[in-house]
Amino acid sequence: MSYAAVTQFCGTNAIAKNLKICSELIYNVAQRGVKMVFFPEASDFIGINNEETLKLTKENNFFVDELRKQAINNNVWISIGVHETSPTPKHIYNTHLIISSDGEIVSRYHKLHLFDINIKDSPVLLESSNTLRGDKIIDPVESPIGKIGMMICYDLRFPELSLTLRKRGAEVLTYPSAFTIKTGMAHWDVLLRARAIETQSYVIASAQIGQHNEKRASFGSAMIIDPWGTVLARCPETTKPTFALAEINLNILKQLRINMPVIEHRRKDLFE
Ligand SMILES: O=C(O)CNC(=O)[C@H](CS)NC(=O)CCC(=O)C(=O)O
Repeated sequence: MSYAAVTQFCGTNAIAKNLKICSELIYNVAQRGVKMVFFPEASDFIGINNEETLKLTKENNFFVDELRKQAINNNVWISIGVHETSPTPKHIYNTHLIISSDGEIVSRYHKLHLFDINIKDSPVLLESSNTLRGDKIIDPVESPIGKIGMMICYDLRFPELSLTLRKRGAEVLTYPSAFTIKTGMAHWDVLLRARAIETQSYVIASAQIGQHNEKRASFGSAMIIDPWGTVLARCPETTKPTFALAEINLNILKQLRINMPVIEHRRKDLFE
């Protein structure tokens, strides 16, 4: 039996403080025999503005190295969202890393879909103003809990991506996130459960929660969903760092995919 932990916390622009939160969560879940722990998008920091995000991305030379040590010390795999420098000096990458229990970065994904929106009663966000989008789908990664399909946050709205990962063998879809309050209230649960049901995969969605700074707040509600669409575990409604655990049972997944082979029923003759 393999257990996974999904986490939720309120990140700020204080990298060392966010690191301490992540380290304590790693220790706590490892004590419970968890094989892999999932952290939110932008776990290294949430910047106050584009300038600060660029500056912190360039300065930060310890966050990921320290997590790699924690992975070894606690014998646990880690999925985490961080910022990385990109080929263009004014833009960063919104990155999702998977770190093995040997401390190796076994996979790296750059967010494909950028969140450029202007909706009523919600802050205007223009992610493309400081972020370079990725241009590659990353093949699912072997891990102790199954084959992981890597995505980030807003990617959740593009089912082509999760379906492609499923066709390439994904068993667990991951969405490290920092959803806005307004879109989270309306869409978060529905989209996550839909992605689990239509791909017949586990979905693990870690989440930032609470007020990060004067301008930014996140919805939270980090959760683990099974391939039937049942929410197995959900972090509580608090801005304190929390985690929730669930068993990832690939036998259940395999049986469901045999009994209800939706992938084979797709009208490939009609759709591309
Ligand atoms: O800015 C950072 O450092 C971290 N990145 C984020 O928080 C990103 C881009 S602003 N947020 C989302 O994608 C929210 C998506 C969302 O809320 C939705 O799809 O409804």
